[in-house]
Amino acid sequence: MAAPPVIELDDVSLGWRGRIAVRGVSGAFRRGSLTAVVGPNGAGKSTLLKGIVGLLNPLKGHIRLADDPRRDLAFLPQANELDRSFPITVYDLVAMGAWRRVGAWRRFAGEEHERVEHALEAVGLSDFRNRIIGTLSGGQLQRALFARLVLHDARTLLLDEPFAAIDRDTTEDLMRLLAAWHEEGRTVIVVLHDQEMVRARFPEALLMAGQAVAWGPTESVLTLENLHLARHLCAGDYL
Ligand SMILES: Nc1ncnc2c1ncn2[C@@H]1O[C@H](COP(=O)(O)OP(=O)(O)OP(=O)(O)O)[C@@H](O)[C@H]1O
Repeated sequence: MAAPPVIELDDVSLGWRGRIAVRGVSGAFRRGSLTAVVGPNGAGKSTLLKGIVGLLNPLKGHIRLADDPRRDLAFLPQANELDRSFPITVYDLVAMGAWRRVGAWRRFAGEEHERVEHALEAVGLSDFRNRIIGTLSGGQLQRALFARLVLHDARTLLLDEPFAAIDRDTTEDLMRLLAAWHEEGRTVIVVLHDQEMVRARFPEALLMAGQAVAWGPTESVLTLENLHLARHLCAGDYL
């Protein structure tokens, strides 16, 4: 029997300043699924994720979430949307992932401290715990942000181009972490441009081009025909 839906989209349209960027998407992400969201530049992939996490209200249609979005949904936006000038340490950035459990002002228990140390170790940043985040390289910052996701411990994770402009080793390490979340039964949705990685590591895919072109098992989504259609619909560069 198919797993129950975690996120259901019913004829969802989303846009910016009255202009539609994503039109009429219907379908569901099922509990425990690992899905890559792919498509040309400007296809509406980021817009769709922002709609799901509640940063953008649908212009039309409904988005239904099975879980409490404040506790069970974690979102990692594109790196360029992050303010790195805030003077906090790697440790504090990672610890912030726990605030839904701990509360903003309550005491940070020893157990949470251990969780932070464990997460830093998992991403290879134990020696960087006291560094100010503005001094990190792109790959190190992405590792720290993944550690923060570990602390968040959400049932569903949405990540927008987490491997953009980072080196191969970091990508491989973080991909392993992502695969582990999937193995733990979490629902994972990732915007990606690397088609090879999608085919090799993601069982499901959603191909966007201002609308959902195809959604389902990756090999049935990333067909030449669908990819041509997506390119045609966006009339831009593909992947
Ligand atoms: N904050 C914004 N304000 C106005 N328009 C926006 C905003 N963000 C995105 N758009 C527009 O919405 C459309 C979809 O953009 P979106 O960023 O969702 O695409 P994408 O598939 O994630 O693209 P990319 O692969 O280039 O990151 C584009 O036409 C874009 O210009």
